[in-house]
Amino acid sequence: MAPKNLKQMRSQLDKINLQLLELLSERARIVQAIGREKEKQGVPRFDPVRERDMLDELVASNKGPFSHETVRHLFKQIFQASLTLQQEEHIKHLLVSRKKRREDTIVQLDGIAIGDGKPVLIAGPCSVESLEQVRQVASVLKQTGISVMRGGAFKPRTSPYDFQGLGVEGLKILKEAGSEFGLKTISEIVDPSHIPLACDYIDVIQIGARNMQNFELLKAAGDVRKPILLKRGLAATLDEFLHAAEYIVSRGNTQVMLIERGIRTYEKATRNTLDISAVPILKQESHLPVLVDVTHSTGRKDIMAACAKAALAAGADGIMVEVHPDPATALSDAAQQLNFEEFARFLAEVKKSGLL
Ligand SMILES: O=C(O)C(=O)C[C@]1(C(=O)O)C=C[C@@H](O)C=C1
Repeated sequence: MAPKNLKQMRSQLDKINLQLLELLSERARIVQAIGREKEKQGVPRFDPVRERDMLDELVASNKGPFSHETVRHLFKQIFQASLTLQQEEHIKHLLVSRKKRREDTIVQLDGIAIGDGKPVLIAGPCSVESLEQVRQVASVLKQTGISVMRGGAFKPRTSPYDFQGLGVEGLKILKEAGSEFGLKTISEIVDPSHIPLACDYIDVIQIGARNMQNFELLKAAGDVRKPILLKRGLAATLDEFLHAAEYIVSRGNTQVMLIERGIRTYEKATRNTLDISAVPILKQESHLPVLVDVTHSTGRKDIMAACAKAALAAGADGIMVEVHPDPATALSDAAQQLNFEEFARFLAEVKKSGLL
C-alpha cells in the first residue's frame, strides 16, 4: 500500500477515534447519572444481568470483522470502566473523603492533637494484666514524654482458650493509671454494649481489625462523641476501610482516626504485611488522621523501628507500638512486645531520623 494511502487511512482512524471518544464520553455521562439514581434508590451499582443482556444484544448484532469474543471483551472493558466511574463519584461524596473536606481532621484529646502535622507515638501493653503492670508502663511513658497509652481490656483472641482480657476491670485500671500519670488512654471494645463503659473509663475507643465491619458496633461508635481509633481489617481493602469509617462519621462522630495494622498475604517473614502504601493513599483519599501499628503489622522487634520510620516518612500521623515490663511473661503477644530497654532503643532510633 502506498505511503499516501496509509496516511489517509490513519487520518480516517484519527477521526473515528475522536468520534468514539465523544460517544464514550457521552455514554460515561449517562453512566454517572445512572449511578446517582442508583445511589438514591439504594440499588447496587454492579448489575451483571444488565451487562449480560447488553452483551447478548451486541453479539447478536455483530457482523464482524471482530469476533463475538472480542466484542464481548471490548464492551466488558467499557462496563468495567463505567462501574469504576460510578464508584469514584460515590467515594467523592463520602463524608470521610478529602474531596468532601479538604482540611485535615485533627483529633483533640484535651490538648493533645493527632493529625496536626506533628506525629504522635502511642504505646502500651497488648493486654492490661494488672494495675502494677500498667503503672510500670505508664511511668516509663511519662518519663519519655509520651502522652497516650494503649492497653487491651477486651481481647478478641483467635483461640477461646487464650487470655480474653480483664474486661471492665481492665478499663478501670487504665483509668486509674492514666489519671495518676496524666496520660490519655486507648482501649478496644468489641460490643456496642461496651460503649457506655468506654465513655466512662477511657479517652479513645479502639475498634479492632476483627470488628472493622461489625456494623452495629460502628453505628454505636458513631452515636457517641468520643474519639475512635479504627483498625483496618485483616483482609480489608482501603475502600472497605473508608466505608467502615463512614459508618461512624455519618452518624455525627467526626473524631475518627484510621490505623493500618498489616494485611494478610502469603508472606510468612512478618506476622502480617505492612501495607505502607495505605498511608499515602489514605491521606490522599481522606482527611482523617492515619496511624500505623508497627507491632501487629510486623510481629518482629528487629524491624519495628525501620517500619516506624517508613510509616512516618510516608506521612503517618502517628505510630502505635506495644510495650510490656516483662514481655516473656505477657498474657498475650509475648513475642513482639518491647521491654523497656528495647522500647528506649526503638524510640531513640525513630527520633534520630527526625521524623518524630
Ligand atoms: O445500566 C446500569 O445499571 C449501569 O449502571 C450502567 C452500566 C453500563 O456501563 O452499561 C454500568 C454498570 C453496571 O454493572 C451495568 C451497566
